Amino acid sequence: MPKFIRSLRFACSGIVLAVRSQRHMKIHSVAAGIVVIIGAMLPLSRLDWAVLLLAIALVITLEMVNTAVESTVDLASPGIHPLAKAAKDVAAGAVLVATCFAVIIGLLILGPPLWHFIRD
Ligand SMILES: Nc1ncnc2c1ncn2[C@@H]1O[C@H](COP(=O)(O)OP(=O)(O)OP(=O)(O)O)[C@@H](O)[C@H]1O
Repeated sequence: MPKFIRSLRFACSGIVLAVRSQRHMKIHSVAAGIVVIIGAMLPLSRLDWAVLLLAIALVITLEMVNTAVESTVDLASPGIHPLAKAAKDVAAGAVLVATCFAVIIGLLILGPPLWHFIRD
């Protein structure tokens, strides 16, 4: 099997593993699906879609990086250690920052057309 295809398979199994094992990944995926469905019902521009999809991608990729950090820390430091705590907390904080901004982006882009859609 070509090396590229092999790497692609490992990367895909990483995505499946993250979605299956992480509750937060499931929540982010469902939220992303809801945003896409609502967006499809509204007259959004290509730029709106690009920004929305970028925000979704940022949250999901950061959640996956957070999962990778957690696994690495658990492997390297099974016991309690302040550096292990710092690594996990900072990685989780990165997800939180991205999620907060994604919510703001979602409200800015979907809010006004959704309001018109509901009102009309
Ligand atoms: N080895 C450790 N040393 C010190 N503190 C730790 C350690 N492992 C975890 N913690 C603390 O416990 C918190 C929760 O860690 P845990 O590994 O349970 O992640 P989690 O909350 O289950 O994440 P997720 O829900 O995304 O899987 C961390 O954010 C960190 O503050």
